[in-house]
Amino acid sequence: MNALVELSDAHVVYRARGGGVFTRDRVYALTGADLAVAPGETVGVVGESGCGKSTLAKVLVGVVRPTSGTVYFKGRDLWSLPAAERRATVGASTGMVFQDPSTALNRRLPVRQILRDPLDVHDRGSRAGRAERVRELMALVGLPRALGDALPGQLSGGQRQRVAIARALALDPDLVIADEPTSALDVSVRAQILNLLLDLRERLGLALVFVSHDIQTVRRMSDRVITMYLGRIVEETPADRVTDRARHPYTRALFSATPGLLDPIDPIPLAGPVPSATRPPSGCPFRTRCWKADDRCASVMPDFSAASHPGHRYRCHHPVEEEQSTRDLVRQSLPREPP
Ligand SMILES: Nc1ncnc2c1ncn2[C@@H]1O[C@H](COP(=O)(O)OP(=O)(O)OP(=O)(O)O)[C@@H](O)[C@H]1O
Repeated sequence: MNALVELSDAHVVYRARGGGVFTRDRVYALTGADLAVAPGETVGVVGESGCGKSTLAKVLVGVVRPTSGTVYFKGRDLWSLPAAERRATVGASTGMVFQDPSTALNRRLPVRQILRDPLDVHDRGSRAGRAERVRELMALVGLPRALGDALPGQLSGGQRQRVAIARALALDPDLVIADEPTSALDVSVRAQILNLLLDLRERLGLALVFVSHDIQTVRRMSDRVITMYLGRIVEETPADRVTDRARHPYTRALFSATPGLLDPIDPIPLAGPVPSATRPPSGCPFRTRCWKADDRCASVMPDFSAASHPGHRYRCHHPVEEEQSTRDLVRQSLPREPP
């Protein structure tokens, strides 16, 4: 099936924040990303803070322009289109749901107007048609009609996120990016919002890119899981294999650290924090924290290797054996006592 959106060797380099206009420090937020998202599929993105998950998501929907590389949206080279055409193409086909609905929604507008806005901007339908679409959207996300006149500040966190989701769906997109959609919500409403997203995905046939720190949720929501480390996609795994069949040591370490495994274990220990994205390590960026790293890892970034299972690929010189248990890896990776 043709990809809805496809990145080819996409890089994003930002000027470091807080360094002033003359700073020469650069942040390597995304490096050499190749990724295709097919219609109707859910791609989960995991990785520690600052690994480039949001940047990847923003590049996919044309919010951030890659410093180099190509974004094909429905087969068209997005950044070679005239600006108005690019905005119309992406704007009408994608929606974004962010972490914090209280900052993502205009506090001065009633719900009805927030939902009408995208229809007005893209000149969709008649006046009556737009009013009808707003009613439809509210019903779709389970918001009572009476809340149409409410301001965001009068709603609960869960209701606000429902408004944000309805707004993302206003133009009937093919692709929705959900960037940490539940992390600002009370635990009690998280499951409701996740179930709503799953339900909408089924009913509307949406492709979903789901970014989250909560990697067990990513696993549950996704068809495929992308692991990012310091701006690189280091593994792509079918979601049902990610906990115990992932081949990249970093993916295994991430998933070992989450509660909810049937047979709880101590997590695989990683040495120190993620290095700065301003000066990523040479070779494989994960090598400074990896218990398997050797000289080759310090000099050569591994290419993608295909695992035996279709749809599974990883970048590692010393991949974990397919059958190796995470429990065994925990033992291997523990710091050794000095002799
Ligand atoms: N506009 C920007 N200007 C400069 N640096 C930026 C900008 N946006 C992001 N960065 C930096 O780029 C790197 C990747 O950021 P990004 O937000 O994509 O990571 P992330 O994995 O989504 O992190 P988090 O989980 O904390 O949201 C980080 O080092 C971040 O500080």
